[in-house]
Amino acid sequence: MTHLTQSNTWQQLIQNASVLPHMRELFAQNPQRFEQLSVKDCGLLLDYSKNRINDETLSLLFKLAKEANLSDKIAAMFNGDIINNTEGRAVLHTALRSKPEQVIMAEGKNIVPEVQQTLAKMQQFVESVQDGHWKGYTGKTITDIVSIGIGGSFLGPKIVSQALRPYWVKGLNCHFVANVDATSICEKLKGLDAETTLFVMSSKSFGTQETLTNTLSAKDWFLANGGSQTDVAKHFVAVTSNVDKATEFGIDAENIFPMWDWVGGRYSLWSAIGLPIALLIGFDNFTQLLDGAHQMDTHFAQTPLEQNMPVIMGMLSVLYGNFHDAQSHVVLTYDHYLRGLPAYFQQLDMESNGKSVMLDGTQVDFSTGPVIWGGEGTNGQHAYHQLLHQGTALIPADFIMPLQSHNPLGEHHNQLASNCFGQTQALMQGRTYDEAYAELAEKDIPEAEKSLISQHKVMSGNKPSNTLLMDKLTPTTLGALIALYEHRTFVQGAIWQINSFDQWGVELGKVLGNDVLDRIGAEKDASELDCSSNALINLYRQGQI
Ligand SMILES: O=P(O)(O)OC[C@H]1O[C@](O)(CO)[C@@H](O)[C@@H]1O
Repeated sequence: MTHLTQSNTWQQLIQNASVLPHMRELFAQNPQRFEQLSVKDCGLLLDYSKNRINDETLSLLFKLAKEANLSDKIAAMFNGDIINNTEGRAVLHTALRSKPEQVIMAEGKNIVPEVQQTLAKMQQFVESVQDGHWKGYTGKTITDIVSIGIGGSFLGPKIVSQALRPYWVKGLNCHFVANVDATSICEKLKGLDAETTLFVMSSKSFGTQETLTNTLSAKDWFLANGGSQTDVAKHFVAVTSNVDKATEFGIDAENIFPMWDWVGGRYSLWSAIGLPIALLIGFDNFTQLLDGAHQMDTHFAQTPLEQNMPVIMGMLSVLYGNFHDAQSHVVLTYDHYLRGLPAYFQQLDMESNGKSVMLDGTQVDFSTGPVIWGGEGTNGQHAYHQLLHQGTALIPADFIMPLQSHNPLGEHHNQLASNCFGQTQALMQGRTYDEAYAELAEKDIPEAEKSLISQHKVMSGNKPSNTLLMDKLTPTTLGALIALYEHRTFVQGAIWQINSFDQWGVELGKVLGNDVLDRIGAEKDASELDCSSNALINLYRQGQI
């Protein structure tokens, strides 16, 4: 057993989970539960009262956090300590949203000036594209951005741009290409005009197969549609920490926006990787996004653990994963603009905490990162919510909703909000057999049928959820919301003593994928592989089953 699962606190949490009353009862006992179990800061309100917790659970969870030295670990991240131990790197995405007067040291130097210089370069570029000073090769202004990247160099810019649609400047559109499937880029390029299209190639390493292949195809398309080699500089910019490789590839040195090793891919939307966002919403709004995240950083760094939103959410996730056997966590956004957020949080959390070895190399003997999934309300209510309510798996849920809509129209928002709150209520309270039976009491159906249907209508309830509210979806509240989930992810990793900032698990697939590519090209024989892989490669070569 690891020292974590052996600890008294861990054992007491197991005990507490087994004797805790149903949430219905906890609410009945304490009408102050909402006041006591909700917290408001950074433009967000977190209601965590609908969780399987009492005073004892909370004090044990915070004790566990203290025993894991959580506060010191938070400080170490903000200080630029090398907390990504397997790659020997600091983890300083928080520096990207710091204030110019701050001093943040990484690798022996203050990194804030280079962050500010890059922001200034972004601002100048964004404004020149938006005001029409930056022109395509025939003198026309840019109307379309094609952003090429994958993983962290794709999903953040895409989801944030989608979320901030009401803030888009007029006259610019953006298209995101990630998948190496040619269909993606071919479909996106259909209808675009090479004279007015700008490609933003985003790759921290400048070595990712999908992104390099898509960029080469984009360049071919540009050259085949009227552009010349010398015109490339007006239509291709890159964001990378590997400036040499980008220059070698043919990107004009002036058109390269730097990033750094101390920014993890899935934490990088705040860097120049966010360039497509800034182009779409304008630089001032991009600054507001950074500011919202900075507010959450300050909250995370300075608020006592007991009132600290990311700590509370992170510890609740630990509670369900380790003491209630929950294997997944659902994120439900009651806002159409936020429909992509579950996928973003999925990447953030699953690439960060999908680990089974502790920092010191010990194999874990407890569950780590859950499967994160979700979608937009109310759509999910007509699909997978059935399983949330009556399935056998316990799936804690986060409900996220702005109180004011960007599109106030008739009764829409009242209905949306009612559904959101109604779902959290139903999950919590459930429906007893007697309640179900009472609903059928007046019906003219045989007694046996009443009894059978009542059994099917029983909902155990006691299903946990958090509700996160904001006044309105703005760049600032979105920045705070995303930073909240980043830090929530950190908290879980800190308790489990895993490295949330490497991703060795994705490497082997890349290596073997390249090996298969050689074999498909027949440079290498495939017969020495396992019989399944060999057969699949041969079928692919034949082009028919
Ligand atoms: O920005 P890059 O270097 O192209 O990497 C893209 C993505 O690939 C990964 O390394 C995983 O394959 C992610 O962590 C990263 O965001």
